[in-house]
Amino acid sequence: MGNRKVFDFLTGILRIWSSGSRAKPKVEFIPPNQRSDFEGGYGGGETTGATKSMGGGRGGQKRGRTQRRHFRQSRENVWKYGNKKTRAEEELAATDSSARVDRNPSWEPFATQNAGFEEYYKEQGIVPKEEWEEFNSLLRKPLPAAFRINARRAESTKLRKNQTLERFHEFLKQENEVGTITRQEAVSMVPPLFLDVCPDHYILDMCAAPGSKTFQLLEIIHQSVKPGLLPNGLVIANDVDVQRCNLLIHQTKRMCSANLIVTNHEAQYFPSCLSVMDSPREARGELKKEILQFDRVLCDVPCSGDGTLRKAPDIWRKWNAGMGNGLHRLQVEIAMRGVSLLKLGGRMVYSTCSLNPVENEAVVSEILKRSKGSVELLDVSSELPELVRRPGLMSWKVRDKGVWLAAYEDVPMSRKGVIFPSMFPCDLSCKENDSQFDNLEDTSGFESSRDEEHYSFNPKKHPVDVEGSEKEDGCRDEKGDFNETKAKISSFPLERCMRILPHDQNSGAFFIAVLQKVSSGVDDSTKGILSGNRNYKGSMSSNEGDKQMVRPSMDVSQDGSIAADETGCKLEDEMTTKVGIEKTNETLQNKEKWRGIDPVVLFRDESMIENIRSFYGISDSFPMDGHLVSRSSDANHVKRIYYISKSVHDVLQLNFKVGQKLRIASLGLKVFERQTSKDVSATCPFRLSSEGLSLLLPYISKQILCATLVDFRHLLQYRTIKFPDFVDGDFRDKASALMSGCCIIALQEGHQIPVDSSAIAIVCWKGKTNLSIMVSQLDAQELLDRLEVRFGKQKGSSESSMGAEQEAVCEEDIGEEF
Ligand SMILES: C[S@@+](CC[C@H](N)C(=O)[O-])C[C@H]1O[C@@H](n2cnc3c(N)ncnc32)[C@H](O)[C@@H]1O
Repeated sequence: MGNRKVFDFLTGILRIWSSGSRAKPKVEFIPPNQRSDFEGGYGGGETTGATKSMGGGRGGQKRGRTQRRHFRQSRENVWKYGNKKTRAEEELAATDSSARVDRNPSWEPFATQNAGFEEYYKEQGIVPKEEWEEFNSLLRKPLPAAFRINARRAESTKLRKNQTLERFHEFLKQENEVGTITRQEAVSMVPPLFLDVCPDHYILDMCAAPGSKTFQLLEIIHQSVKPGLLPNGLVIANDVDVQRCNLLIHQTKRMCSANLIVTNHEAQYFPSCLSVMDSPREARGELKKEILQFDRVLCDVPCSGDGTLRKAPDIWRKWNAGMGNGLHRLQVEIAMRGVSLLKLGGRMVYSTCSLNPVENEAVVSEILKRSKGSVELLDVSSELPELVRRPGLMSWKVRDKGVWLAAYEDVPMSRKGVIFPSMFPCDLSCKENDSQFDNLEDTSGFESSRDEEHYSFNPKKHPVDVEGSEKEDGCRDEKGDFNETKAKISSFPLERCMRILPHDQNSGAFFIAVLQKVSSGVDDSTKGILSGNRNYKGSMSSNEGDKQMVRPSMDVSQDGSIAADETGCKLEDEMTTKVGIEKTNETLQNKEKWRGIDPVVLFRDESMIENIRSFYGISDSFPMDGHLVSRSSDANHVKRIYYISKSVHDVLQLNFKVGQKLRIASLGLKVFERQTSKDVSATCPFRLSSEGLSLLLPYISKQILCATLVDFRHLLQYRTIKFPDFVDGDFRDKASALMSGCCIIALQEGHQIPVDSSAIAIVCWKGKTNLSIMVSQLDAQELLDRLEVRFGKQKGSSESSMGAEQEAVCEEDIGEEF
């Protein structure tokens, strides 16, 4: 495949080739360790630049950099210290002057060989033999940079029209900062596209950090609703890692969405929220049931990440077959939990950035087996036809301690604690209950593939049990000895899975399977678990678990509703009878449960809400009641107020009813912050937050002014301007007549108020004699740069609305947009 500058096999993906001989665009290739966009394994996912809304946010940049630094530091710098020497080599070099220790901190080549990797994937038949060289050599080439354009933002149309690559790099960086474009590996954008998302959907992103796919999902649910309105759906983005959750929160802030909840759970134990109300007002004798289930579930699980070798070349050195084996069990558990949280008819995408069938087809096979027909693996070959993909494997083997295993029967007793039946293809001989994960040793650590001590493998012991296998080879053990055992062929239609290979479209590798829940009664990997019970060892098979599930424990929430404390969706769907109520002291429970997490409290201070509404002239058509939350139970000390969509509100209410099972790290969109100014003349104690501006703008009629481009630029440059110093006389008068306190200055053609949500606007402070911006210096500079990129220096034709003085003062400021 030749080099191309722009690659858009998916609508909305702009891709810039950084490798290639001709017409190299001005986009520098950033070594992977210096980027924050590594995805894969435990450190997976892309990140993008700092999170800021147009007007910037105080301290936002600082926080972002710290988080990104932390993220980077957790990864080894293989570029800087490529071919890293062992301690012994270092010592030798230090004593032997003839030995050269290259301390050059600049780029060095690094190891891109791993015999085990090559042997493994050749044996698995991951690519046809004749393609191996092409596949293998491309894995050693840097990955082209890719960006996704956010169709929701007005700037995105201009992006496509932009004919010049001049200052392109700067331009991309800035647009990335504000969320117009997102740097993300092209193949990583594919799983959300197969989710077939609508704005009304409730979506669960089970392993979401650092949030590139969450961002994409938010884009999709927001893009088809009118500006200023919110979609009916929501995204719950979950990740187990607190620090990565923070990164996720930071990344998704750029989307400025009120339809997002970020939770912090082990995905395999993601809590059920089921409330059963026995209210006389309801139909007599019937229970009103509310349950949190999802139309769409994205299960982008932790994986070995060998599909990201091109951007994370340190994997070459670390890779061994044990990595995939060690993650299989967790992947199945997470996926099964995802299935159980899926609505009937709902879609789930299971994806990894790994090539390994043990992490991919084997997991999908186990989902199908355990769900006993209630989940279907969809044939999506007609969806996204531009995407080149390979069918899933029907047959594979497991490698453990340097030995190839074709069937579970080959596994010696001593290894049955780490190698499970579910890792092998499931043919018609598979028994239902042969994948027992409970009471097994923890295998999550990566292990060496060299240790053969557990095996005295007899290849003749297990005859070929499948006819018609396409594989010509049998298995070879570590010593290269040939054994004739052939892998089974799966009885599930795993060819419907998709494997994206790097050499098909010069990308990274990805695996995707699209599943649909076609009937209820799905078995749940976490059955028997009380929600949030982290001590439970997930059982994949116990029928005992089923029986236990029929008797969920119930607790009573403060408002008297009943919370069923269970997780099985089978039970949830089938439960029609009343269950005994045990009273519990829920407040005490919750204090214990979510220690360290601020409570989520509905902000219902009516006089304060009225004060805010009247100070900013917020239209009654903007609903506030039930949409404002804080993270402080002390109403007098609320520092920040967040806006939540109705969908988020509904989930929150349900969460209250069930005893706050959801560990909510963040939710909604910050709209108001308690102002810290000592200016006592300010009558409203809450200022507007930059993040929430785009939502509120169309509804605000007071404390808002439109400035000319020149005055707007001056404000950003000088930060504080005395009223007489404004160029536009009309603006000068109106600004000095504002009430003291927070105000908004916007740029909009025609200067009409209210302005629309796409207008550029910043939060300012009106003092006695001047106007100051409430935007950090860095953010102000970035906004100035953006204005320059956006409006350029060319003379426009529609500058009339900006006022005559502007022309005289600053001719180059005339922008095409006005
Ligand atoms: C491949 S990354 C996800 C990338 C993400 N979907 C994106 O597009 O940015 C896998 C994530 O799973 C998280 N993770 C690992 N174990 C988990 C578990 N048991 N429950 C939830 N998340 C988990 C990791 O912290 C990591 O952020």
